[in-house]
Amino acid sequence: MRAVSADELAPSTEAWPVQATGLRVKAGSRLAVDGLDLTLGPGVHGLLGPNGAGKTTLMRALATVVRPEDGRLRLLGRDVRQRKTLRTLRSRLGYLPQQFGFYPKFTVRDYVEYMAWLREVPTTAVPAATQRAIDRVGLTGRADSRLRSLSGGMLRRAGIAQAIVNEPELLLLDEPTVGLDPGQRVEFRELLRDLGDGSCVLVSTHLVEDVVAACTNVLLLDEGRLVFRGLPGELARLGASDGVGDSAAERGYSVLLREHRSAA
Ligand SMILES: Nc1ncnc2c1ncn2[C@@H]1O[C@H](COP(=O)(O)OP(=O)(O)OP(=O)(O)O)[C@@H](O)[C@H]1O
Repeated sequence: MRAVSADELAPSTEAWPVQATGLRVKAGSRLAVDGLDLTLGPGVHGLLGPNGAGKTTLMRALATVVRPEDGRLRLLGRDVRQRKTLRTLRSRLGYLPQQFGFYPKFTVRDYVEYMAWLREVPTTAVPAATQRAIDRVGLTGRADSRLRSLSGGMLRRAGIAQAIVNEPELLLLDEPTVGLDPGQRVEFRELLRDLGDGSCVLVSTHLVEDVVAACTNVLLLDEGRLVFRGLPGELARLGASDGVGDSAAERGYSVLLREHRSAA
């Protein structure tokens, strides 16, 4: 029996959460995303790629933080170039940047509430939404601690909480597992699976095991281009007897990169 990916199961009558055609995005003066065609439906999509592949730049474009240089980008059915609908669109997105700024004197609760307010969560719903997001990332006991007093992993969990506080339809997480301890990483994978049930989640990571454990799809980016998309199990199959790495999936990742680079 053939495994069916989340994309194939997506409803065909509704707008895709992400639809990019010939997308080009600059990082500084460099064209870091270079002609990307990508359609994403509901599910958890793992974004892999070596350093400098363009993952963060792609995430920033999908979060509407940078405007594309060229090509077409529709998010949740809206063209990102339409300024009039950008504000509504942003209220339906969640974004954890790779490096995120915060006021160190804010408590976790202040921070998550503030982000809920920025994303236009109705005022009366903010306290409950904030508490739920904090609980979901396992920071209940630290909700009233100041951000400056948290460890790196806890801070990242606070970052994840702000990203999910508005229950976004499109959630973008740039390296969310950096700094998480092994126990937290396992819990986070569970949260990811839960979040991907109904919404579209794009997670960039260098940890191939995270993708295998928690993602419905794998995307591999290299030099600003999509060089592979498939099911996580395909990575392990490709790496069964070839490639470099400690696990079959890691070896599969190295095989894909090698093949792409030797064909270029
Ligand atoms: N502000 C900038 N000015 C110039 N070039 C930049 C800038 N930011 C990123 N780049 C370049 O754009 C390319 C893509 O960078 P990006 O950060 O998107 O990659 P990445 O896949 O997220 O990398 P990593 O895995 O290291 O986080 C790289 O070649 C990088 O050097």
